[in-house]
Amino acid sequence: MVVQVKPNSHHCSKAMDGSQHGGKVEANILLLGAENVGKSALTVRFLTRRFIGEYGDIESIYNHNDKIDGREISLNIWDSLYPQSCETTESISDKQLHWADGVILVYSICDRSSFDVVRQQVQLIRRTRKLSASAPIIIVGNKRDLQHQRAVSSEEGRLFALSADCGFFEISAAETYHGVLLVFHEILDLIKESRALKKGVAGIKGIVRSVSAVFGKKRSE
Ligand SMILES: Nc1nc2c(ncn2[C@@H]2O[C@H](COP(=O)(O)OP(=O)(O)OP(=O)(O)O)[C@@H](O)[C@H]2O)c(=O)[nH]1
Repeated sequence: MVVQVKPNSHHCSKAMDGSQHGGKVEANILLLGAENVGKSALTVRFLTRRFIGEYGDIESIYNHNDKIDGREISLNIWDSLYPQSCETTESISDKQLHWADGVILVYSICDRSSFDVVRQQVQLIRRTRKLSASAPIIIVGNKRDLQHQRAVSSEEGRLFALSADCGFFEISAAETYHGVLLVFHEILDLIKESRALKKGVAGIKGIVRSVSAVFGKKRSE
């Protein structure tokens, strides 16, 4: 089931707190990138398996419920609009970054300036630290079907992603559903991993606290 919600509604807050309730995995995923790179195409492909060609300039948060590997998932996907009048340094709001459990940054392999936008957006995210440090970022080079117009090599995309500690995929939302599915499954897996890690760290911290409480007491007795 897919539900479309306007970004200003209550879904915009971290109502679902990105956690896991009764085995159900819930996560907020933010799609960023320059205009015309295929953010809506990726979102619609994932939600409906279809490529419809034209998407219009709509900014929306979609809620998608599904089952992956026998486990229920509930994803909120924020398909953002790149603000035309803004400087790139203001292209992501704090609200979006606080909301997100993971970010997918999209560029078009035929548009070098869209790759530059992704590079600037990664730097902005890292610098402002509004996104949780453990939240995964995946960089996606879209429009792989347009090889004859390629302006960014796969290697350049991959190397940048590696240097920025981000995941990387090259796909064609127009040609196949499979690549798009891989991107969303990967980000979900990374979100689950980072939560498990956080829980582990919290557990260890708890043990350290208990141990030091016991030894602290003994020392003062
Ligand atoms: N050839 C090709 N065209 C694509 C692909 N993905 C999207 N497009 C086309 O690129 C154009 C822009 O796609 P959108 O999904 O609207 O891009 P967007 O990033 O959401 O654009 P904004 O709404 O302006 O932010 C549309 O004409 C799509 O049909 C792709 O993989 N291959």
